[in-house]
Amino acid sequence: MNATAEALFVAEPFQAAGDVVIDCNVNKIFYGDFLAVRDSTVPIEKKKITGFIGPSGCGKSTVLRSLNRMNDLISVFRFEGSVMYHGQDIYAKKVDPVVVRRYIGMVFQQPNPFSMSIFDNVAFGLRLNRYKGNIEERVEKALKRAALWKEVKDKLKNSGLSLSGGQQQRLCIARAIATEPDVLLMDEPCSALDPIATRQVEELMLELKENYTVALVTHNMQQATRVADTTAFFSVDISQGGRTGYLVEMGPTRQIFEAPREKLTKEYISGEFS
Ligand SMILES: Nc1ncnc2c1ncn2[C@@H]1O[C@H](COP(=O)(O)OP(=O)(O)OP(=O)(O)O)[C@@H](O)[C@H]1O
Repeated sequence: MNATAEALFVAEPFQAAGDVVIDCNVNKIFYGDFLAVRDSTVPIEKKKITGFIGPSGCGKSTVLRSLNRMNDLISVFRFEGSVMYHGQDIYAKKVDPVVVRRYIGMVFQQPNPFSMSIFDNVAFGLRLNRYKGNIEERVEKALKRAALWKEVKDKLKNSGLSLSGGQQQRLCIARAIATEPDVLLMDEPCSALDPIATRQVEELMLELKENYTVALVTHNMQQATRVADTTAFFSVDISQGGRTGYLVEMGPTRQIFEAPREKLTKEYISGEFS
């Protein structure tokens, strides 16, 4: 793609085969005057894992964090477009972002358990939401779903910080799912983990998609091929003097990796640029 063609480039819309839970249409995303992402339509399908891949700075995290208004916490952030969650625009004026995040939870790059017991970490969101049911049952269920119960059931009062990195990340996943969200956004959840812990979290993701819809940012292309049903490839457009991210193409993971439509995708997955 030459510079002019790249400047005009807008990815062909991906026609999702199944139900779309989040239909994200980015027109422009700014941080102050900086145009970080443009023209990207990213449908997130129900009970599937959608992977976001692409070189550093192409806006993967920015788009992911736009899906539950996490970026609202950044004062210079501005979103132009729409994010329809089950047909409702989460950026509509009357929508409370705290409620959005109750349905669309997030797991971050660095495991970030709170400085409190394992039990209290998982119960945190339930208490915040004034959950009236049986907290013990919900904590146990979340820890079981996060494949951590067997390892921690006898030490629930120990600090969450006493766990290994991989266990801490599974604890954070348990914390995120305890309030039973509908969608889980995962921003490079394995980047701080060793290969064994990474494998465990990947297996967990595959189990989680039976109950949840997952959107995953990953730097690791093998990880995308292992877990993502659908892959969205983003790149950086430097044609207008800035570094603006945009969606190049999106499709079933196999097609993206084995028969990409765009030359840029082919070059990226074959390691010609990073
Ligand atoms: N809080 C912020 N304020 C200003 N600019 C930001 C902010 N967060 C991100 N950016 C910029 O927006 C662009 C996209 O960043 P983002 O982190 O979304 O990319 P990414 O593809 O996830 O990158 P990486 O793979 O390196 O994590 C980058 O140029 C980055 O510097």
